[in-house]
Amino acid sequence: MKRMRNKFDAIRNKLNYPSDMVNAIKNGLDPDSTKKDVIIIGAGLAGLVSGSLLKKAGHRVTILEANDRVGGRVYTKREPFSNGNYLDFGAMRIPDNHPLVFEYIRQFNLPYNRFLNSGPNDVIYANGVKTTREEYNQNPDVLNFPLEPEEQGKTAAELLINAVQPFMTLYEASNEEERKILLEKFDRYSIENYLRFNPLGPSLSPNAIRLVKVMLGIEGFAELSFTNILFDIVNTVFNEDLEFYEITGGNDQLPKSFLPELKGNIKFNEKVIRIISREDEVLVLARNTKTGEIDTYRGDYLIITVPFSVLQFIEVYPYETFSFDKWKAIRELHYVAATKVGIEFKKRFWQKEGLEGANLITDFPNRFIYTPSPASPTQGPGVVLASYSWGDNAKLWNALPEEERINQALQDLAKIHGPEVYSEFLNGASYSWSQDPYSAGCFTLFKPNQGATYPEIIEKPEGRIHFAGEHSSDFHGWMEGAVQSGIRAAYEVNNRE
Ligand SMILES: Cc1cc2nc3c(=O)[nH]c(=O)nc-3n(C[C@H](O)[C@H](O)[C@H](O)COP(=O)(O)OP(=O)(O)OC[C@H]3O[C@@H](n4cnc5c(N)ncnc54)[C@H](O)[C@@H]3O)c2cc1C
Ligand SMILES: O=C(O)C(=O)Cc1ccccc1
Repeated sequence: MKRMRNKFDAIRNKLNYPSDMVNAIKNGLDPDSTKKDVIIIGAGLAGLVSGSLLKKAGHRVTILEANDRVGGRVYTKREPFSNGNYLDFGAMRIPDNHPLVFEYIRQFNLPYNRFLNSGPNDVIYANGVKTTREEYNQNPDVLNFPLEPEEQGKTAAELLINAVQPFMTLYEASNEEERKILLEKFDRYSIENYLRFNPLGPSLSPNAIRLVKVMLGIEGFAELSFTNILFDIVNTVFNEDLEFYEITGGNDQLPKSFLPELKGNIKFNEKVIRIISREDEVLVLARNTKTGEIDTYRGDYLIITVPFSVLQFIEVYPYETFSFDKWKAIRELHYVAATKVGIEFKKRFWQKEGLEGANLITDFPNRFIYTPSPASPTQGPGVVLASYSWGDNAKLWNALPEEERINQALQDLAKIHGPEVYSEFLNGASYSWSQDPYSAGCFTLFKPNQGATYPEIIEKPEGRIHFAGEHSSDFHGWMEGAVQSGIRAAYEVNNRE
């Protein structure tokens, strides 16, 4: 949920988004504060950003990372692909309304190109019907969903916008206080229930809701928060007014760009297993995943950036270090599953179908398919995101071993492109984020009745311990959220006496 920060935040000892935070990236934090020993758990974007800002401000920073790489859920795989090909199995697109990520891209002088989210030739294959986005937009009934008369002739986007527009009109006309009340009032709704029993306007029939779920990919988590999904997916991923980009050569260049500054501060393969909070210090114990040895680190302050899902594996002494509400949030925060299957083909056969930079939508296990959006016209082998699924749709793939996942994804691609996918097949790889030991999921989305209270609870420091990570931000599931939270946590620690 986008918790609106008001203009007095900067006075109330917080940085407002985005201007103060872009300024912090450009000019750093106030270097005059007392120098502190700061431990940061996690070398994902949140940990790297907070570590970089605190080191620049003169603090002594130690970043403990369980994995052997930086980036966390920014994960570009180059193996087993050929010819310098790769696939972003984590973060893949950056909307042009995410100024913090772009400020770092500019600071590190990283190349970037358009990420084409959709095109007129996109194939839609749902309810046994194969059509194109252009044809579907002209005649939505082509998919044969059994809709009510008043719903016929409308696309999923039109049905959804009609249903959420009364809420958005109210929200946009409200001031800060009114928005808070509105978000509290609608916090009880899942997106499924809002659309089914819409208190503000036209409810949708169950079959129209199915159409919306299939076309927006939310079939796998429609039981989650209406407002969180509205702001984090509907108004972003499916916002046709936005343009999306990707870092040319792989998004992992963003976290890797912090290495020259921080490589001496990062301890890799150090999986934190225990936190001991004391009156004047914090002790952090980590098991080295290579040697099995337990290493102990001491700090004045600690920033935890790991997802609350896997934070449950870390012991905290004493238990009372965290408030009741913090423990409740750690235990109850939901992490959406996501699975990606990437397949490399000898030739870019999709080009002759006019499907370069295309998003294909299906209701079979592949769900969403994306062909590459190359920075420049490219021939030769290419990697297709053959399957990208969320929630229950993603967990389905956990039932298959790697080779069967690739075969299943290829079989579904053949339904669209024909049997040449088999002769053009070169190799493939998959990644299930719900099976990742260091995230146990893809990103946070609130359940109903969490959005109004959890943001403050998740973000709130506990004694000497601060919290960052996309789950503690206004942008769940986005790199922007990780960066925003990393800046906030660094600012909090820098300002402590
Ligand atoms: C499939 C997928 C698609 C996505 N698509 C997009 C997108 O298109 N655009 C976008 O902007 N964002 C996208 N995101 C979200 C984005 O990747 C995340 O919001 C962001 O990377 C989170 O950064 P973080 O620092 O909060 O957490 P993480 O990146 O998870 O970093 C946490 C770090 O902590 C480490 N860790 C965990 N447990 C321990 C432990 N016990 N001890 C030590 N270290 C530990 C982990 O290894 C990890 O490095 C996507 C994410 C996924 C998974
Ligand atoms: O763009 C994507 O693929 C993401 O994962 C971003 C996102 C964030 C929150 C909900 C769904 C998707």
